[in-house]
Amino acid sequence: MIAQYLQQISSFQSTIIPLPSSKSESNRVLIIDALTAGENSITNLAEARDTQTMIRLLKQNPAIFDVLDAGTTMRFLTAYAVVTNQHKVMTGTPRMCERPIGILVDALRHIGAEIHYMNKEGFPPLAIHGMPEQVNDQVTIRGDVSSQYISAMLMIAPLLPKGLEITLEGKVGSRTYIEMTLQLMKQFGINYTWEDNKIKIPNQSYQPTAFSVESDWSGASYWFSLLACADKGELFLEGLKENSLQGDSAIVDIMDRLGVKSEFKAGGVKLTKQKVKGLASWDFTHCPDLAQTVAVTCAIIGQKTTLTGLESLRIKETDRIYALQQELASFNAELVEGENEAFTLIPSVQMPHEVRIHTYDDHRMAMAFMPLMTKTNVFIEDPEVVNKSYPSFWKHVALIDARRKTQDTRL
Ligand SMILES: O=C(O)C1=C[C@@H](OP(=O)(O)O)[C@@H](O)[C@H](O)C1
Ligand SMILES: C=C(OP(=O)(O)O)C(=O)O
Repeated sequence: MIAQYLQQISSFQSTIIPLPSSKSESNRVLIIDALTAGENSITNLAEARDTQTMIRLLKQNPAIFDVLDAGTTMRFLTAYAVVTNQHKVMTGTPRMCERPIGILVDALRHIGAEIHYMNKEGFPPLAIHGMPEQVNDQVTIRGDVSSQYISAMLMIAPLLPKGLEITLEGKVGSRTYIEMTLQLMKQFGINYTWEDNKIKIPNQSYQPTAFSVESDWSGASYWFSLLACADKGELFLEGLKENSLQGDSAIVDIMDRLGVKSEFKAGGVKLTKQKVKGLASWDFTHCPDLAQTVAVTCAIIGQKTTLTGLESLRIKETDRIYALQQELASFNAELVEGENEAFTLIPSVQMPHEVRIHTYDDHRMAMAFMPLMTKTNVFIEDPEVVNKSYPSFWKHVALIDARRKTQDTRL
């Protein structure tokens, strides 16, 4: 088993981290670009495998769209194949074929798509046979499983001859991602209304636009966490903006309570250490990808806390609640399920001399546990798992190490 070895380092000098671009923004603008009847100018697309897979599939247009383990690529391309009236097989890794897609398929069938399940009802692989005609211009979609179904429907809506009115049903999770989709569509010239739980998009054309993808706030969260856990250090995260389309910029507020001060400067954000104010609880309903980062940070720095809004974590790259519980236990921390879907994070009472982290085919498991290196020696299994969203992650971790070696030599 290949593992990334991280030798303990409790403090580091000021380091610049050249963050990767957002895969969520990238995968949206790629779909919008493919649906625009004209030339867009899109720069800074993500190096993430999820985005590179989207680029390759759109360019080569094979009969089988194998998205590997990319959720957005699966959901967005499914709707794209329908609105462009193509015949496609949609498939992915074995885990992707366990991640539900029935809500999106039902919504697409309701407006006139012909889609068949090739294996298990409600899950990929799918056989898509296009959409001969639009039969409905209103659809109701439940919002508590994945916002990606809603984003997928929104992006194709302007191309539908009758337009589309989407009614969001029940609790809506990951709302910030729906907002990101709509704000991006607006930047590409689309008019819409969103009143109460109804989003209305008339038939219209995407307008050719120049767009540059922002750095990835989800990827940035691991560096906030590293600094929160370190005794001393300073980081500059490149390419982040104060007014971001990404809901994971909530990490600024969370980490303000966990000992990291953020200052927005030209070209990025400067992180410095400050006194821990305390985090009694946090609701991750609208920023689920931050849950692992925050759980691990609290476990390391001794912050007992309550985490809510974790329901969607069970159907992501792995069951992230189970994976967190297992790996937190390896350094004597706990994530205990209580009533009303609230989880109590009980921090580590004793840090072992060495910790080995399993990553469960989940990039965020590998990256979230990296800050353990501030307290002990760490082995992270299957380190290449980070390629899904952040291929240069270990190279960036080495930037911290390189500084330390320079410092050590001088001592
Ligand atoms: O639309 C997006 O870009 C995403 C939405 C979220 O998924 P859910 O809507 O399934 O929570 C998030 O977890 C995922 O990493 C990216
Ligand atoms: C859940 C994630 O991605 P996706 O759902 O797009 O596979 C993620 O990146 O954490």
